[in-house]
Parts: sequence; structure tokens; C-alpha cells
Amino acid sequence: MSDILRVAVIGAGRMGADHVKRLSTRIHGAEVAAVVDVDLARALAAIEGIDGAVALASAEEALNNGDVNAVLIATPGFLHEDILYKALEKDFPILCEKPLTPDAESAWKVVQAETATGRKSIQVGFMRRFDAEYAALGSMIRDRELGELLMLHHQHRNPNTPEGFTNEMLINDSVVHEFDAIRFFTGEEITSVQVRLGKATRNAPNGQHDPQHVLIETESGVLADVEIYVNAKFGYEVATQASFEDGIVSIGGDGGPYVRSAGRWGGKVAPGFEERFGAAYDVEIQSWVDAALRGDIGGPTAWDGYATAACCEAGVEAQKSGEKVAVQLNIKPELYK
Ligand SMILES: NC(=O)C1=CN([C@@H]2O[C@H](COP(=O)(O)OP(=O)(O)OC[C@H]3O[C@@H](n4cnc5c(N)ncnc54)[C@H](O)[C@@H]3O)[C@@H](O)[C@H]2O)C=CC1
Ligand SMILES: O=C1[C@@H](O)[C@H](O)[C@@H](O)[C@H](O)[C@H]1O
Repeated sequence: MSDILRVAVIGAGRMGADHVKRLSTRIHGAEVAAVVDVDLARALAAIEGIDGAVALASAEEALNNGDVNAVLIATPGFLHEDILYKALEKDFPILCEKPLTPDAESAWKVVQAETATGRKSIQVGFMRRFDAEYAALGSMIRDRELGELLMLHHQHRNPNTPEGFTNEMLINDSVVHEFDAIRFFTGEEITSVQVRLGKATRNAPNGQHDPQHVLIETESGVLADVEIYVNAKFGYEVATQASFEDGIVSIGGDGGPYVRSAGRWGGKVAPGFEERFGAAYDVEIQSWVDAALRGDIGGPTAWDGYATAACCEAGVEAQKSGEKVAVQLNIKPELYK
């Protein structure tokens, strides 16, 4: 591997354009070599002001460009699989935005393809693991600072949803982060998922039932619940409360300055994930770059992508049946142990 990553960013939408900006301004050891979007105008807008970067309309062209030696995939999830295979063939370090792929079968094929190469080169974009509060809670759980972890309560609220966001996407696109977070916190696999549909907001489009209550169980019996509410209007909020034998820990409450002025008090609610997790995305991408330059990955693996896809599959089935659905996992390959 050379001493600098020359990254092709595939997909220059909301996340891709944000990653291009961070790679070209705040990340050390990497440069943007190419930005790809089927909507070439978006790729062109993203490379504006970036010396040496080209805008292209096809991922294949970028992967075959001699100036590129790494890839960041930020297209919609259903397009990840094909690009992952092509990037694996090139032996490039890969940062793949979540989800790895949208279903467990295709995610497992990706795991098998990576396993066949004999080394890990895919890092999946579960950025919450790099959030300072998530990391702190993770350490408290691992070090048993407050005894055993018993329960996790999660709130995941978005102000609204983009065009085409379906009912299944409440699980596949949003709760997928909690599946990863719960696995990260507990170090265990999730064994079952149940989804309860209660009273719904009038503000939900596209046949979405919003909010939903997701009940999750891990191998040792830790119970977790998630309120997923994606048309909550007021702003963006991702918070967790953890119940231990010897205490309670809360993370993700609105931080920032608390202001008293003109007879009022208050602070700000983050408008979206870019603001709430901006620092975490920076740490995530820097960790990927540093590890890639050593020939490694610096975060969640393809196995994590597969395991969360299996949870999503159970979650979508549970949305329909209302029943508790078992999560089915294949045996973990040695590469990920
Ligand atoms: N980690 C996180 O917090 C977040 C992750 N994501 C993930 O990032 C990925 C992208 O999501 P968004 O940026 O929100 O979507 P988006 O819809 O804003 O952007 C996707 C872009 O991909 C382009 N595209 C579509 N087909 C393409 C192709 N064949 N080749 C090249 N470009 C193509 C589209 O024209 C669009 O510009 C998804 O996997 C999503 O789940 C999204 C939001 C937050
Ligand atoms: O990944 C993300 C989006 O795709 C998803 O739609 C949001 O619910 C999440 O909060 C955000 O982090």
C-alpha cells in the first residue's frame, strides 16, 4: 500500500458529498481521487475546489482508474453488493456505508467473498461506535464499572424521511444502527426481534407506520427496546439509557451550550445526523484511513454488516407478524473471531 489513500467516493448524495468534504479537508493520509455519481452534476459539484479529483459517472471507471487505490461506497444500500465485489477484486481498502447490503443472503455472500481473500478489507459505516459517548458507555459495560448491564433503552428520532423511505426502512435503514450498537455494547449477538405497532402519527408518508417499538434480546438475556420515530418533526435525536446492577447511564441527550437570555432558557436540538454525528464520522473515516495504510481495517467488519442484516431480516418479518422472530446466523468465519 502506498503512503496515501487515493479514494474514489461512489455516490455523491447526502452522505457521499459529506464524506468528500471531510476527506479533502479534515482527514490525514487520504485524498479524494474521484467522485462518482450517475447524476454527474452531483459528482462535479462535490469535486469543486479539490485539486487532482475527477468526476465520473460509473463506479467501474473509477475502480479502473490508475490513480485510485481505495473506495468509499455511499450509494443506496441495494447497490453496495456489486461495487463491493469489484473493489474486493482490486484488493482495495473499502469503507462501505451501512447497510453492508440490504438482506442477509447477499451480506453472507460478501462475507464469503472477503473470507476467500484471506484478509479483512471491508469496514462498514456504523459510525456510532466512534461517537465519544458511545465509546465511553461501551468501556463502562466492558469494565463492569457499574456491575452487569441488564437493559438498554434507545430512542432514535428523525425530523422527517426522504422521498421513497418505506415502512421496512424504519428497520433496515434506521434501526440497523441500534442492532449494531447493541451488539457493540454487549459484545453479544442478538437472538430475537419483535416489533409492536401502536398509535401512529398522521405525519408519516408512503404507508409508513410511525413510530414503532422494537424489542430485542441478546445471547445472555440483555433486553433492549428501541423507539424508532422517523417523522418526529422537532429535530434529530439518538439517545440511550443503560440500566446496570449498580446504576443508570444516559447518553445522547442534547449537549451544547445551555443559554439563558431575554427571559428564556434553552439550547439547540441537532437538525440531522450530520450535525449529531459529525465528529464521529470524522473519527470513523480517520480510523479507516490509518488502518488501511497498515493493510487493516479500523472498525466494524463485514461480519457486523452480515449480523445486522440478519437482525433486519428478522425485524421486517416481525413488523408483519407482530411475533417474536429468532435471528438466524451462519457460523462466524475464523477471520472475524
Ligand atoms: N452512517 C449514517 O449515519 C448514514 C448512512 N447513510 C447511508 O449512506 C448511503 C447513501 O445514503 P444517502 O447519501 O442518504 O443517499 P442519497 O440518495 O442522498 O445519495 C445517493 C447517491 O448515489 C447516487 N447513485 C445512485 N446510483 C448510483 C450508481 N449506480 N453509481 C453511482 N452513484 C449512484 C445517487 O445519484 C445519489 O447522488 C446509504 O447506504 C445510506 O444507508 C445515509 C445516511 C446516514
Ligand atoms: O443512517 C442514517 C439514515 O440512513 C437513517 O435514515 C437515519 O434514521 C439514521 O439516523 C442515520 O444515521
